[in-house]
Amino acid sequence: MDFQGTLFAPTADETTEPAYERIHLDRGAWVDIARGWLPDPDDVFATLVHDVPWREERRQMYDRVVDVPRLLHTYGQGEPLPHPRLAEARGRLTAHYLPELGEPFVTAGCCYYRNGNDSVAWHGDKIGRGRTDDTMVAIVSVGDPRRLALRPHGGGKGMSIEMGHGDLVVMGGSCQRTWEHAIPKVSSAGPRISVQFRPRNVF
Ligand SMILES: O=C(O)CCC(=O)C(=O)O
Ligand SMILES: [Fe+2]
Repeated sequence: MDFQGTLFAPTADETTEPAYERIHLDRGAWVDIARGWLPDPDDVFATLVHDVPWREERRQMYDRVVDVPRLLHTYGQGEPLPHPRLAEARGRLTAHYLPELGEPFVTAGCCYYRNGNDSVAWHGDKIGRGRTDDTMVAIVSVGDPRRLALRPHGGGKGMSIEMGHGDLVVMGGSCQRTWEHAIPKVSSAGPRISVQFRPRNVF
């Protein structure tokens, strides 16, 4: 079996998992950060820019529909992902978190922030089970760094995490219902794409 083990052993960069650093927020929420987590981020970024069928997001707000300044596309459960590193990433996340999460990551939501003016306002991912249950949302970021801001729902001291090229940030525990997150506008930034992996029925 030694022979087979050697034959099918993953290459060095795939065996060495980068460190995951957990930060406990209050109210049962936490975030994990793993810097430089995604291999080949340049290639992933270039492929996503060209191959994802991006569309503008429109959101119903009260009596009017407003544009949310960023481009979107979601790959649903079972749909092929646009880059093999993303399929691999979903598998790595499921393998790493399965003991704690108890289910796989299945969907991949993609967001394209074209410049510093693209953003997403304060929200929790609370459509679906995130409203009531502990869950996880794993974000892989490629392109220019942007700040993921976090604050307790209803007010209190917040924090923020700079998400760089190839970094992973996972929001877990009660984070979607007890905290809010946002990607604030900045005076200047180049393009950035985030891919959010979520379990079934979390949006
Ligand atoms: O772009 C990001 O990193 C976060 C996006 C996000 O929070 C969302 O789409 O729900
Ligand atoms: Fe979100």
